[in-house]
Amino acid sequence: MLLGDIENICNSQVPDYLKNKEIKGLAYDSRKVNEGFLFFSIKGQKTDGRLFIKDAFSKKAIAVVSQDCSDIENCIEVKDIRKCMGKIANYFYNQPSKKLNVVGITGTNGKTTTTYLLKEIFEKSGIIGTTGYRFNHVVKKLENTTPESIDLNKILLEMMPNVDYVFMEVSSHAVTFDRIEGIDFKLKVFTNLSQDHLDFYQTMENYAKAKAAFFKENDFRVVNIDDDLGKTLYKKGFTITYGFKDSDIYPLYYKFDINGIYLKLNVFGDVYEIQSNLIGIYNIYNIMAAVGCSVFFGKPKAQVLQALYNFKNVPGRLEKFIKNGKAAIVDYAHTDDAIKNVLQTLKTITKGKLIVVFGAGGDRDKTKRPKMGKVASSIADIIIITNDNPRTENPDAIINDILEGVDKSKKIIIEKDRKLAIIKGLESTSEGDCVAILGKGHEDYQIIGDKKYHFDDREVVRDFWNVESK
Ligand SMILES: CC(=O)N[C@H]1[C@@H](OP(=O)(O)OP(=O)(O)OC[C@H]2O[C@@H](n3ccc(=O)[nH]c3=O)[C@H](O)[C@@H]2O)O[C@H](CO)[C@@H](O)[C@@H]1O[C@H](C)C(=O)N[C@@H](C)C(=O)N[C@H](CCC(=O)O)C(=O)O
Ligand SMILES: Nc1ncnc2c1ncn2[C@@H]1O[C@H](COP(=O)(O)OP(=O)(O)OP(=O)(O)O)[C@@H](O)[C@H]1O
Ligand SMILES: N[C@H](CCC[C@H](N)C(=O)O)C(=O)O
Ligand SMILES: [Mg+2]
Repeated sequence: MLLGDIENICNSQVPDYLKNKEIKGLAYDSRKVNEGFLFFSIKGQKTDGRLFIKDAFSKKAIAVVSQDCSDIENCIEVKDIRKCMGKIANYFYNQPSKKLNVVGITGTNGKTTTTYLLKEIFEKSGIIGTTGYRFNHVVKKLENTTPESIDLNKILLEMMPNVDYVFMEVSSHAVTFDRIEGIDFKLKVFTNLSQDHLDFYQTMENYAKAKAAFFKENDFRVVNIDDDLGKTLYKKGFTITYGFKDSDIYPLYYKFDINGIYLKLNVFGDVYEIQSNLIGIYNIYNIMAAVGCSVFFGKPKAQVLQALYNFKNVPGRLEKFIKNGKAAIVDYAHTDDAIKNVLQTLKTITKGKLIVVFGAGGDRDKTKRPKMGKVASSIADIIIITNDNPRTENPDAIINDILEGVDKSKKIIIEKDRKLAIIKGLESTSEGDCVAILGKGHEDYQIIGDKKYHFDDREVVRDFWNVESK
């Protein structure tokens, strides 16, 4: 690809002396620049890419793309750098998304779970999301749920020879920051909307707008029609709907215990009898989303049922440990809606006490904290509040925010050391009790200040009880 190609792609002017130079690679981070690379200088939330242009040129970048080229040599000025970067990445990597069936899944909760279900149903498929990207035997971690456009195209290209389908999580940040610009989605999925990320979006209206902006006029979509935002995403002729009523896919019957669910689904008039390890009403929604995608691509019913039966679990979502009739469950619930869903589910299958251990992430939505405290204490019998990833915030302040919503008539324990908090939870169990350890799920780290330390909720349970998860 030549620098001159950018004129058409980004509708901008490229100085004549640059036009015939060949681009060897793309980078939005100066630390990843190599000789001949095109560097995108982006003004971010923390710092400004402008400060690193010198660094990029010292590593022999061929040119820089910026929204402001004043006083910069070898610079191509564009109106919207993030959109332009997505379009260039798509062109440079030869449009990998066009050659694949890429399915984008958005919504506050359920994205990761739905991608994992789909990976089981579709052979020759890969997933991209919160737990990294996976295809064949490749498992690689990612910094964000949805990677930056350059990384995303690179990943799709890497997957291309091995997969036909890619199921990817599309976070609201990815939509807002154009990380998915230029990606050709064959199908889009909407799971649900509830509170999260208001540190960034300020209001639920803004957050909802970001999610809705993912859906364009003629996009085919699978939509949870029980959700208020979902209802607005319905478009005749382009939508498969799921929900508990008035939808193309809906449950006729279900029952579950700690071992799994038996579910009868009506799927466009056909009956799917499903046996799955997943539990909880919210997972019925995730199963329906996955079935909707399967129907869209014409997957045979028998194959879908078999895959749902074979499916084990999503790492860090309802991961179960059982010891002498006591249960510990590690789950990624980090919003009040998710906490409500997982605790209500566990309450229905727990004979004894329900104990919850959780905290809230620092430098993230503060207003969800009292709501998390309120809902957790309205369902659980013992509430143990601890650190999640405090990041640069004072852990005491985060705990105080949670406490504001907590029902003080309940037994409350505050233990900032997460390992000790989990152990206190495990120690307070008798036969028939259940400890729900929430918020960090698959995470194998804890971020305190600017440092990342190794930490894994599952390891703590495994070591203390000397049992493996089921
Ligand atoms: C608010 C946000 O989304 N920030 C993301 C964003 O950073 P940014 O654009 O603000 O970048 P910045 O740090 O200000 O730096 C500006 C520019 O200078 C560049 N730079 C910086 C240093 C240097 O030495 N050289 C250099 O060139 C940076 O690469 C960047 O291009 O772009 C970075 C690169 O892709 C992301 O890693 C970073 O995610 C941070 C870590 C983050 O916490 N993001 C969260 C809020 C997020 O995106 N979450 C969503 C949803 C999660 C979910 O609910 O599942 C997600 O998709 O992960
Ligand atoms: N469909 C759903 N509706 C509501 N809550 C859900 C749903 N599915 C899962 N949850 C809850 O939300 C948590 C996160 O689920 P999952 O990882 O699938 O969601 P996600 O959308 O990928 O989240 P993130 O935005 O953090 O990537 C689960 O651990 C569970 O507690
Ligand atoms: N990926 C999401 C979930 C984080 C989960 C929780 N452990 C936290 O650190 O807040 C986010 O960035 O908001
Ligand atoms: Mg996720």
